[in-house]
Amino acid sequence: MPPRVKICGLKRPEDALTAARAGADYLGFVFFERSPRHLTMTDAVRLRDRLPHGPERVGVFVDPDFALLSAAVDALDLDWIQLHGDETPKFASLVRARFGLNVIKALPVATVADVADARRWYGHADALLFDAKPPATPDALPGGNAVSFPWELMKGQDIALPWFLAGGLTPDNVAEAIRASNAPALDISSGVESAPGEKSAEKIEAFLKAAKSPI
Ligand SMILES: O=C(O)c1ccccc1NCC(=O)[C@H](O)[C@H](O)COP(=O)(O)O
Repeated sequence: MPPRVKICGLKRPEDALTAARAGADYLGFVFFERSPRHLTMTDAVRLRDRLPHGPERVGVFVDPDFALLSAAVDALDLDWIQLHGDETPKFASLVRARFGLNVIKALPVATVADVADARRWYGHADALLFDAKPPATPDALPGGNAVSFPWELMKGQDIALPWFLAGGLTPDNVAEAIRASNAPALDISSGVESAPGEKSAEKIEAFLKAAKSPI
């Protein structure tokens, strides 16, 4: 079965449509002011009725409060909440209970010990997203940095939740990433952009083609 694919950091309806037509399973929307992919609530409300039906909608947040989550859930009719900060398992459980939505917890990975951290989230999250640790620079974002971790760290891991491989994926390296990691799902943002925050239709199509039919 081909991996499921999340195209993250969408801001324009035409990019969401391209992703859906090309076979994306999830569309990701970032609510983090410092990101070039940040969606204001006004833009989110405008986007809602212009989004394709089919792919599930994921809101991406960094240590959010419930007011932000509530506004974004309503604005985009979200299916999933992705927690991409320093949230605790208890907070993830509270989010699930409050909104009745699925939660993806992003985990920063550099070593195999970071992958083992997955266990802490069993019973609290519905899926995990293994992403590279952000670079140690003041302007680095918690995600969306176009940085990979060694994909082989995931091979043979017994992860008891659905999981995404993320970080530095591109149309050119995704076939190798799937081979090396056996990932059941993939997440990409920078690798389908022409500039930070600007999605490229050609790259979205190329990524989905390569991800859904690796050689
Ligand atoms: O993409 C962002 O700008 C972002 C900002 C703050 C927190 C999370 C963010 N992205 C989350 C994602 O799921 C990205 O798709 C993931 O980190 C992979 O990004 P990339 O390496 O650019 O493909």
